[in-house]
Parts: sequence; C-alpha cells; structure tokens
Amino acid sequence: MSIVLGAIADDFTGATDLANNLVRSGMRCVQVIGVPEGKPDLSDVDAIVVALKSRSCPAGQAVSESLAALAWLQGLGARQIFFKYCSTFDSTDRGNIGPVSDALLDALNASQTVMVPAFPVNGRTVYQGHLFVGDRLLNDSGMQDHPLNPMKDADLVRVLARQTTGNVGLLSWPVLRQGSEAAGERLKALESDGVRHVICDTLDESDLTTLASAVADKPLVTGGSGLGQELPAEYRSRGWLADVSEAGRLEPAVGGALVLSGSCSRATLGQVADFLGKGEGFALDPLKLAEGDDHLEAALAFARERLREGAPVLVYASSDPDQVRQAQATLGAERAGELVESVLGHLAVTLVNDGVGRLVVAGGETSGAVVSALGIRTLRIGDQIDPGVPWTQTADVGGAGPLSLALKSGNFGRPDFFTRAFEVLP
Ligand SMILES: Nc1ncnc2c1ncn2[C@@H]1O[C@H](COP(=O)(O)OP(=O)(O)OP(=O)(O)O)[C@@H](O)[C@H]1O
Ligand SMILES: O=C(O)[C@@H](O)C(=O)CO
Repeated sequence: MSIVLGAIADDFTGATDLANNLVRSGMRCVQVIGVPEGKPDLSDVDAIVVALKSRSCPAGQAVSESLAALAWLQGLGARQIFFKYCSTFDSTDRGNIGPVSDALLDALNASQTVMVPAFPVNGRTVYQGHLFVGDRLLNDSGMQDHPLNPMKDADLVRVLARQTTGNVGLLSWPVLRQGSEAAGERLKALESDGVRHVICDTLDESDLTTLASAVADKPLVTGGSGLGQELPAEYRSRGWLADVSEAGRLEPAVGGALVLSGSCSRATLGQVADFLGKGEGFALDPLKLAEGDDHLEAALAFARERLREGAPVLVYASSDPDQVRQAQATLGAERAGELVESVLGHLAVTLVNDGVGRLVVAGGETSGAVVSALGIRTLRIGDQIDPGVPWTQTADVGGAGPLSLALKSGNFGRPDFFTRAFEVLP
C-alpha cells in the first residue's frame, strides 16, 4: 500500500487544518507529530500530514526537519508532496517558507512550485499577489502585531523574494479565470523563464478548483489548506484515489472538557471574551509565571474545581497587543512565549491525567507545545467544527478512552467556538 498525498506542515494547527480539508473531500487522513520511525499501517490511509514545529525556528532547522519528513513520505510512496504553511503566510525575512520550499524542490529534483496560501472560506484571498484577510490587506489585519512573525507587507511576491535567491513570479487572476489550461500554460512559460516560485492569485473556491487541476501533477505544491480541499477530486479523476464513505469517523468522546489558549490573535481574543461572557476562566500572566510556581498552582486549582463541577474550563494567556508588548518588554518575546507554552503544556498533562478527555487548544505554537508535552504521536482526523478546525482523536495518552483534541489556529473559528466545539462532539 502507498499513500497518494504526503504533506509537511510547519505547525500543528496548520497540519490539522489541511487534514480537515482532505477528510472533507473524502481522503482518509492521519496526522503524525514529527517524523516517525518506521512505516505505519497504511491499510485505510490515503494521506498523511507530518506536523512539524518549524514555522518560527531557525531556517536551517526548518529545512533539515522538512527534508527528513520528505524522505519518510517518499518511503510511503506519496505521489505528491504538499508543504503547508499559514494562510497568512507567517514568516520573516529569514524564512522559513522560502528556504524550505527551495530545499524540497531540490530534493525532489523539481524546478518549480506554486504558492497558494488562500483559504477563501476563512477570508484569505490573494489578488495581484497581495494577501487579504477579509477586506483588509495582510499588514492591516492584526497580523502586523503577531508576537512571533509580524506580517508588515501584503505583497507576497516581495515577501517571498526576501527569503529565497530563486526567482519569484505571479500567476495572476486575469490568467487564472481563463481556466486550468491557461493557468498551466502560464506556469510552464514562467518555468522556462526560470521562475521557481509562483505566487497564485485566488479569489474564491472556483479559482482553487482551477488551480488544483493545473497543479495536481506537480511533485510539490505549497500553501494553505484551501488547495487541499480541491486536490482530492483531481486525484480521483486520475484514478489514484478510490471513493470512501465516512472518511472522518471517530470513537465517541469521554471525559472532562478543557480549553487551553495561548493564541493572541483577534479571533481567539473574541472567543475568549465570548466564553467569559458565559462563565469563568483563568487568565495566565507571563510576568507572574516568571516569579515562580504559585500562579501555575492557582491555575491548576481553578481548573480542578471547575472540572469537578462538570463545566468546560478555560485557562488562557491570550492578551491584547499592549499587554503582550508589556510582557515581551520585560521578559523578551522568546522567553514570554516559552513560559506560556511550557505552563500550558504542563496543565494539559496534569489535567488529562486527572480525567480530561476533550481538549481544545488555541494557537499553532501553543498546540505544538501541548501536543509535545502530552507525548502524542498520531492523530486520526474527524469531522469539522468550523472551517479549518476538525475534532481529532489519539489513543497515545492512555486513560478511559481516546483523547479528543481540537487544535485551533489562532484566527480560525466563530466567536462561540470554545463552547460549541463540545456541543458538536459525538
Ligand atoms: N500574554 C502573552 N504575552 C506574551 N506572549 C504570549 C502571551 N500569550 C501567549 N503568548 C505567546 O504568543 C504565541 C502565540 O502563538 P500561537 O502560534 O500559539 O498563536 P497564534 O499565532 O494566534 O496561532 P496560529 O499560529 O495558529 O495563527 C505563543 O508563543 C504564546 O506562548
Ligand atoms: O493556514 C492557516 O491559516 C492555519 O492552518 C495556520 O497554519 C495557522 O497557524
């Protein structure tokens, strides 16, 4: 048995976002955390997403981890490789989107890839190479204040050109709207001109369908999860993928309900506010965490008390940009982030041992920290809660049943996500 699609995601929520769209389009999908040793059972798997934590680490490390993931996926027979990064193109002038794409292209002996960050259902569109979030340009969307990778330029051709020595070009919407043949021809023309990375305009789902048809035979595609929703139909039309029913079926959920939020993105701040309008939560302050264990113990005591009452519990470090800047000014951005991530990881481990069986985590870096702390290696992907966020399950943590886990990207989900997620869980 071999898989059709092998994906490498630069963070954990991004990995589940892509896996979610693959499942919704009928691919049976497993997410693995890091590069596993050996070969998994592939009898009911069409796609595997390797979740790395390579978005904000040094570029050299992101490259070597991505190449290790590629080699493992090639060993499973993947017909196409998908490098998944954020729909808001999260990166800095040092990388990691450019360096990782270059390294994957070299390793695959390929000379061109496409960059398709758009995710129209969540408001991410690209026009003339400029990324929009809803009706705002990227640099005016809140992403300019991101704690780790502030995005201050919406022109992706320019952003990517700062990260690679390869030529960067554009497949613009006027060409795209002429259909997949015209798009394919433009890609070929750009390739013969030596253009290695092509930023692709995308206004809506129909553009994604056109793009998927134009790029399904390329060894490497890159982007957000939107393209992942359209590729399975192309695989099916090429006879690579069979029809399956219930690609996302999971076991019934058990255990207490907990939300851990380390995301400071606008959507998450709204979700925290919505939750606090209905019940209590515990606010973690990085400055207090830096003083010793008392603040952590207080969070734990709060969570245990609320779990005994049977209510969903929220513990959050999510704060507005001013508060984040204050914590970072005192502790440094890296230390503030690490402190919050390690405390949320510790809370997850302790409370799952206490009987939490349904866990929502908000934030990509935060999810990486929590999943690593819990020692999770494999997640089966289930049904969607909101666009980009599915429930998943793992048997890796023991306990009374599988742990149900939702890893929410910072800017995803409707305002009532933190309560509704538990209502839709089977
Ligand atoms: N109050 C705070 N002060 C400083 N840093 C914080 C604070 N709260 C959270 N952080 C850190 O900010 C970072 C948020 O990144 P994370 O990836 O988890 O969320 P996000 O960027 O909103 O999500 P995504 O990457 O899915 O869009 C984490 O490293 C987290 O530890
Ligand atoms: O593409 C997105 O927006 C998300 O999957 C993500 O990667 C945010 O961390």
